[in-house]
Amino acid sequence: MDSILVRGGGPLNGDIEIAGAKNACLTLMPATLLSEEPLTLTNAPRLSDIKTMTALLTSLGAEVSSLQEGKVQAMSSHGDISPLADYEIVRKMRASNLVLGPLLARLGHAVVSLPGGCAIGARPMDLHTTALEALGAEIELKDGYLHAKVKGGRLKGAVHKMRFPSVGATENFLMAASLAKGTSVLENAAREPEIIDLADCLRAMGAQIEGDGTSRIEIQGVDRLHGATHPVVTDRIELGTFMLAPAICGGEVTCLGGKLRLVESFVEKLNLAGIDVQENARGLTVKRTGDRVKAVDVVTEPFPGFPTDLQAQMMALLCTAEGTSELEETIFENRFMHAPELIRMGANIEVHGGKAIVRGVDKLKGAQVMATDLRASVSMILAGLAAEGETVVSRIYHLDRGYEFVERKLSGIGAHIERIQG
Ligand SMILES: CC(=O)N[C@H]1[C@@H](OP(=O)(O)OP(=O)(O)OC[C@H]2O[C@@H](n3ccc(=O)[nH]c3=O)[C@H](O)[C@@H]2O)O[C@H](CO)[C@@H](O)[C@@H]1O
Ligand SMILES: C=C(OP(=O)(O)O)C(=O)O
Repeated sequence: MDSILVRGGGPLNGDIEIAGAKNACLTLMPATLLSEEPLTLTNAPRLSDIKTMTALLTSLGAEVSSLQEGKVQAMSSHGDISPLADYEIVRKMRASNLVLGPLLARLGHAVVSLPGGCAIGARPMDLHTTALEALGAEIELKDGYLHAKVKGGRLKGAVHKMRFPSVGATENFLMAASLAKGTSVLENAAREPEIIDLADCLRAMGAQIEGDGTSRIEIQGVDRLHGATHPVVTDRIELGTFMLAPAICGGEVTCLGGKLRLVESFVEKLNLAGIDVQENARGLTVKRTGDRVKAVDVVTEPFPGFPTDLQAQMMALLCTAEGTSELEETIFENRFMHAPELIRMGANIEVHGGKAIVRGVDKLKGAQVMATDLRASVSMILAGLAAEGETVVSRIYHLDRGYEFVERKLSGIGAHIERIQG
């Protein structure tokens, strides 16, 4: 298995290109099942998760081709579509559950394997199933699969309020309701930029959606959707991750294509830590103002709050801050798996349930560490960039799910990082 070797060193300077969002692309791709006409996504990220979604859609009967070295995903679901999303593919990636809504809308029935738990928490499917049941689906769990069917074959518009603004359940509801009969309203909907991106794409396909980006989304169902070409929104998590590189190591880096509106609550915390962020025509330019960052407290929340997907990377920054920081994780019940690995590197962290106390140390030291999930793995790379000596991060297949060419991108701003084939 490959690993990543990082040599800690001086400041980082230059430009780094930010890719299209994994989490947007993973919901935009299943939207192809809603139409018989082609859907083309530009600015797609080159990631293993996109290959997994390609395999899943292909297994369902869609045609998917990657053009321009994977930056464009061209898809067509004009032929027969199968209702069965098999365990062997679905188990690899939580986001596979995003075919459930489109399959129900297209075929009136679907059999989708439960994605299963993963390192960061249990991640049940109840918010997805109750949202789709509100639209008239009947769903039962048999042999590890969700068996869903729609009485009469077509979903019916309904008003539904979620007990929590789940990103995935909002996306499944949006896609399903776009082809339902009548008007649907989703209350307490998720407000993430990836939801707006999905709504933009569905509108380009002919859907009638209003209110995306707020907690009340209204969808007027249409009889059919047509083809479209849609650019995938910038990846705010990759953006935030690379903004932390000069914050941790010093220097000045411009994250090309970065937009403040995607990372406002994160930037608020960076500013408090002593990091300067300026928006300009090329993107976001990030610079550390002092020798050492200052401690800050962080609580993860649904958008527009501080994103859980940047918590591990923020922890890496705070390990060498002046003072004590408290990080509270409210979205996932088990998302501090990076803490013991950062402790191997000399960090002073105590975890008490959903809270982590980070007492800043002067320096981290390179060590052998293991990636436990996607954002944990990149947090160790960031920590390694600032540490004395060498850090080797193993189990990096997690990293390849969410970061394209990470070694190439970080080397481009002066980092000493290489992949060791293993
Ligand atoms: C592909 C994708 O877009 N992934 C993102 C998406 O995941 P995902 O869509 O899976 O995250 P959700 O917003 O659904 O999950 C948030 C919380 O709700 C709980 N929950 C969720 C669904 C459900 O049916 N029942 C339930 O209890 C989860 O266990 C979790 O505690 O949003 C998360 C929260 O911002 C991000 O960390 C993920 O990177
Ligand atoms: C948790 C993440 O992704 P997923 O929902 O695909 O597991 C993530 O991107 O950090």
